[in-house]
Amino acid sequence: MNTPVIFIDDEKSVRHALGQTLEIEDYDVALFASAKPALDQLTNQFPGVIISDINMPGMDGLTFLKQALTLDSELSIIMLTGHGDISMAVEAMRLGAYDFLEKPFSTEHLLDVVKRAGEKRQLVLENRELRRELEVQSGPGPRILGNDPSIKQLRRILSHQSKTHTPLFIHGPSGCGKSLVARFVHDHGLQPQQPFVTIDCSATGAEVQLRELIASITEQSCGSDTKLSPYFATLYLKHIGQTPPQIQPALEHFIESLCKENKAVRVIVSADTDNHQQSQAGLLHSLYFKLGFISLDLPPLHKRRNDIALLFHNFLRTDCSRFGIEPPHIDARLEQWLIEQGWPGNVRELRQFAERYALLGAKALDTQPQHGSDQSPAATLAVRVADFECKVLHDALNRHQGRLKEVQQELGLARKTLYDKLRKYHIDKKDFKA
Ligand SMILES: Nc1ncnc2c1ncn2[C@@H]1O[C@H](COP(=O)(O)OP(=O)(O)OP(=O)(O)O)[C@@H](O)[C@H]1O
Repeated sequence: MNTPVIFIDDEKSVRHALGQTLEIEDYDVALFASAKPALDQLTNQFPGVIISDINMPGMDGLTFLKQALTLDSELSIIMLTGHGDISMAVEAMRLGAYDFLEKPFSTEHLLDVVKRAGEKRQLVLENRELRRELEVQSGPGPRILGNDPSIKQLRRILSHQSKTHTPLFIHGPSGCGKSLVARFVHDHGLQPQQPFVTIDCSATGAEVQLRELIASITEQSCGSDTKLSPYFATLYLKHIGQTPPQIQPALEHFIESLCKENKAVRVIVSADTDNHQQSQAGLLHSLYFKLGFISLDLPPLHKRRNDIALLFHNFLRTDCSRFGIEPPHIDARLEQWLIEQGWPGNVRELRQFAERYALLGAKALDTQPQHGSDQSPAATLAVRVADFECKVLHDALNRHQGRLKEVQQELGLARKTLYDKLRKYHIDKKDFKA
């Protein structure tokens, strides 16, 4: 995403000249002739830079500065002062402006100040995000490990969602961490001490279990009216797409009532599908579209290969301390071998392998089924090429710590092509900043 810049100046010619200069440098510029409408657009999430003239009719620059900083005291605001207007500049800095520019100023100087102000603002927002994530991650209960952008994004969403009752729909193949996410949400939720109930809708006897659950918390009151009295804080229904068809209508009605009437309960469902397939199945369709579940995606492990070594090291350490043994040395060749495996059983399979490795050392390699380095048995050429392209982009972004100009040069891509590809693979350059 290009850095947004809000530029306020009542002089049309200045506005347009500076607007163009900033646009050429890839900023997303919004021009304002007065301060009030610019203030109306600002929020404490604004990710860019604000440049404002001081002397303007209506709301003057200093008043704008004060009001904007009450929204967020860490906004990056640059003030433009008249020649020799030192007292104004000093006052602006005292109030909390990021910097000031004395007219007339050179284009280089302007661009330099805007660049630094943008970087500072990004740092402020990243730190806030990290603090929020850390608060959630450092609490009791399981941790969701991984540095892949998809996992970072998941943790970011959960850090916002954990203290709500919004129903969640988790997608991802078997063993990729759906149950872990459900448990994590409960443990960091509003009532972690209350029960967490899981029902596997694909298991034998799921129909009986579901009917019993519905009956146990449904109280008949006057006439045909019913009331739900749940004894749990979280209901996790896994493999929801495989619910026996005969109970699907009752279950759908039950979930709808739980979500709508009972704000103290969180419903989490999961399915081994990617969310593009949902619309084909009736129950999934209703949950996703009618009931407004928030959708969370967990990619298979072969799509986040950079996390394999990290997960393996963590599992191995935990297992070794559980068994009371020293963790064995892991060399680069073993790490490479781990990264090249297909892991069709995803994180669960890797975890089981780590446990065997803790006990058997290198002999564990002989027990590992050979899936080859294929992404999945059914991966088409297009999928493999896309996976490879995505990995090349990740590697380059990692090397250049998210600096797009350098990535563009290394890969010989036009700017727009690079942006298109980042969008296509949902890659955010912010995830690679050092
Ligand atoms: N990101 C992660 N960090 C740490 N552990 C993980 C992570 N993802 C998965 N695991 C571990 O991998 C194992 C399998 O995960 P989990 O049971 O949550 O998968 P699932 O998607 O619910 O599988 P299924 O659909 O087969 O029930 C668990 O032991 C879980 O703790």
